[in-house]
Amino acid sequence: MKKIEHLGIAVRNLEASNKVFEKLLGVGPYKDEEVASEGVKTSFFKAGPNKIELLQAMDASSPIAKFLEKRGEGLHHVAFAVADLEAEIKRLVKEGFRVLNTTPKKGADNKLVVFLHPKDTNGLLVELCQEAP
Ligand SMILES: CC[C@H](C(=O)O)C(=O)SCCNC(=O)CCNC(=O)[C@H](O)C(C)(C)COP(=O)(O)OP(=O)(O)OC[C@H]1O[C@@H](n2cnc3c(N)ncnc32)[C@H](O)[C@@H]1OP(=O)(O)O
Ligand SMILES: [Co+2]
Repeated sequence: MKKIEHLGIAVRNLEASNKVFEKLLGVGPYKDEEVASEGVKTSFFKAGPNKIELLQAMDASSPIAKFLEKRGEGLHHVAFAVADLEAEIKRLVKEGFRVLNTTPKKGADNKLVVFLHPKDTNGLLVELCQEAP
């Protein structure tokens, strides 16, 4: 793992939360992006060298919708940057982690991503990201 790539926060209303985080961080989002395959609308903020990703559900089938229904707004996942996603998948499967999608999928902010089951990481949903070619 190279570093924490971003913190993902589930929000009900992206527009309203963009305003909250702009006030908090003193800077607006550098990117707004829909990832239809994940059923999410996202916005990204820079906080120094770190990133915050706000996520709103696009529809009721979105994982964010299910999360909000069950847990309300809040920290949804922590994403780590990796140099070689395929190698990390192999390594983590060997270590006994459930990789939810063993084929990397398109993420936001020009990344390929996989997720681990939160039950294998003490209740934290972990996302692994590699810069997309
Ligand atoms: C890709 C675009 C963007 C990016 O950065 O590039 C994103 O980050 S997209 C983020 C949205 N996409 C995902 O989250 C994909 C991975 N998530 C999943 O596959 C599911 O959400 C999963 C498997 C984590 C949970 O789905 P499930 O249908 O099993 O929902 P349940 O409510 O039944 O959950 C089962 C169990 O897990 C607990 N849970 C669910 N979500 C989380 C979470 N975010 N953090 C921690 N724990 C979570 C849930 O509470 C259930 O546990 P229980 O003890 O039974 O309550
Ligand atoms: Co993310």
